[in-house]
Amino acid sequence: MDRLRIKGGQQLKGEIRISGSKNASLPLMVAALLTDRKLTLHNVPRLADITTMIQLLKQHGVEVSAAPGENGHDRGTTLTLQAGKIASTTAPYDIVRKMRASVLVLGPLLAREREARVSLPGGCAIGARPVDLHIAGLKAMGAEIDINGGYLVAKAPKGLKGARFTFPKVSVGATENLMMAAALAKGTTVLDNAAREPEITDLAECLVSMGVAVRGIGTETLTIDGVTSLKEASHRVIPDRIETGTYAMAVAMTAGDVELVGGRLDLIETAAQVLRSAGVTLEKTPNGMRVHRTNGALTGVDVMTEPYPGFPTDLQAQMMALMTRAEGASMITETVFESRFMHVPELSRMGANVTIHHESALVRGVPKLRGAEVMATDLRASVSLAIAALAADGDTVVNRLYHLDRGYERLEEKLAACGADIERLKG
Ligand SMILES: CC(=O)N[C@H]1[C@@H](OP(=O)(O)OP(=O)(O)OC[C@H]2O[C@@H](n3ccc(=O)[nH]c3=O)[C@H](O)[C@@H]2O)O[C@H](CO)[C@@H](O)[C@@H]1O
Ligand SMILES: C=C(OP(=O)(O)O)C(=O)O
Repeated sequence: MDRLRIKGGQQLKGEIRISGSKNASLPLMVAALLTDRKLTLHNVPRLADITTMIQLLKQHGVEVSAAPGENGHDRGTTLTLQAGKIASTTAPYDIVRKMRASVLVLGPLLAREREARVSLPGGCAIGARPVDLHIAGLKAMGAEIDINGGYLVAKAPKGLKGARFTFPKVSVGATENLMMAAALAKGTTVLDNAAREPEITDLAECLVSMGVAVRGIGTETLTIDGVTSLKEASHRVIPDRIETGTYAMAVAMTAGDVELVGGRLDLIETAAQVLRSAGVTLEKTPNGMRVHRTNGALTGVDVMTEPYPGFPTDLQAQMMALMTRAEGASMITETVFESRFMHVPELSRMGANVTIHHESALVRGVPKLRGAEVMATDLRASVSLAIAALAADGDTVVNRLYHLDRGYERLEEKLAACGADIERLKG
């Protein structure tokens, strides 16, 4: 199993190109199941999760071809997906267990084929992560769903019907699943208290290009008029806002100065405000954004994760790593997932001073972190350890790198190009 070795103490300087968004690409790829026409996606990142999604879609009968993006290596992949015929309506355990987003095939398969069998999903171990909202929404559209042998077994013998559904809790995945199901349902679907994440907007815009009328894009009420067939479309994936925020925090940690090429400051506005309060400068540039912290210490700030436009839970671990070196204390409250503090014991091994009280973690800044052998427990936890390592004395080795490879494209290359002393240890 690959590991990452990082020797702390180097300031990050230069530029980092931001990849296409993982969490936007995955539902966009699934949208190909809605039609027998081609869907072309540009700027797809090269990540383990994308490979897993290709594997899943192929076994459903989707033909997938990948070509290098406009500028080869640096501009992601262009994926062409075509689901001429659905070969199987079963999403098997062996693939689904690797990745939570696999459950997104449920709505589209059900809408197109009137049946689907989807293994209950896996994904990062950050909480219970039930799928009750996906189920309730599809049931409101006329589906019958049972759980049998670890599978969601869904049927809609007369097809799905448009419905009004109010999410009792904001869910990114359930909003995506229902939007895609609604695209092929009979009549109009209204989704209230829908998620407003930029990845939802990206999916909505792609559905519009595919011929579906979606109103209220970017708001908490989405109205979708179902169609009988969708058309060929081409769509460019938005830049990854979580990768952008992660590198902004890494740069801040090393008191560096880096341009995040292709990064969009408007997609991380809440996190940017928090970083500014902590003493970091972020500004828009013609090619993306610049992050620097060239004078002064970091100041402890309080952070609470919330659905978009709040502070993203997917940046919580990275923010905590940054706050371990701030002057003063920082209270970090996680409201989206119930057990997303798995990085705390590992950060503590590096000398961080963090105490957990229920859903909050009190981080008292320390003058020094020390390199250690640590274990990545989930995707964002992994990268938080890498951020801590960049400012630690001596060597850190991050084990179980497969978590990181799910969501960060060539992380070690991107950081090394800015001066980090980092290497991947194979095997
Ligand atoms: C592939 C992808 O895009 N993953 C993102 C997506 O995950 P995901 O779509 O799984 O996250 P959700 O927004 O659905 O989850 C938010 C909260 O709702 C709960 N919930 C969700 C569905 C449901 O049926 N019942 C229920 O109770 C979850 O347990 C969690 O507490 O959004 C999360 C929240 O921004 C991010 O951390 C993940 O990176
Ligand atoms: C939690 C994440 O991914 P997943 O939903 O696939 O577990 C993430 O991207 O941070």
